[in-house]
Amino acid sequence: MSMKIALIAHDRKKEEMVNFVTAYEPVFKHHQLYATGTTGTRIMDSTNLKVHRFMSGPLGGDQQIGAMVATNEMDLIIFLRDPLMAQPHEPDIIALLRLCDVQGIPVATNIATSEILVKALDRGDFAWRELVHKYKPGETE
Ligand SMILES: O=C(CO)COP(=O)(O)O
Repeated sequence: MSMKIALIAHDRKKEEMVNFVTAYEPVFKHHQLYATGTTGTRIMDSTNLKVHRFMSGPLGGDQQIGAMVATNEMDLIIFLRDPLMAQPHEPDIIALLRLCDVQGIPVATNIATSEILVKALDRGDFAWRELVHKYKPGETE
């Protein structure tokens, strides 16, 4: 089953994100991809993947992705954060991560965890999310 995956990277992590998504393009191409604005553009410029782009992070993109997490629609979040740079929208970032914990959504905030989760995704370890979608009122997929 196709999963909904959010890809987000802070500026100094964008190259790492592009390299990561390029390396796992054969896995990602089976899923529905979402991203904050600039991250999504960078990924689409470098791969053949189609990415639904939300607003840029500082303009509310994290919150838009958070809204999908709140309704339990997002299956996996890969968020390469910059731990060494203050972000103007830090409250939005914290809110997104909090909602992942509220719903129990797998979320990676660094490349090592990202690798492990994408390998798990490829192996079929996300099958339990199908049950979430199946029994969620209003969900059509
Ligand atoms: O700031 C971000 C996430 O907090 C990322 O936003 P962009 O992908 O638009 O740069």
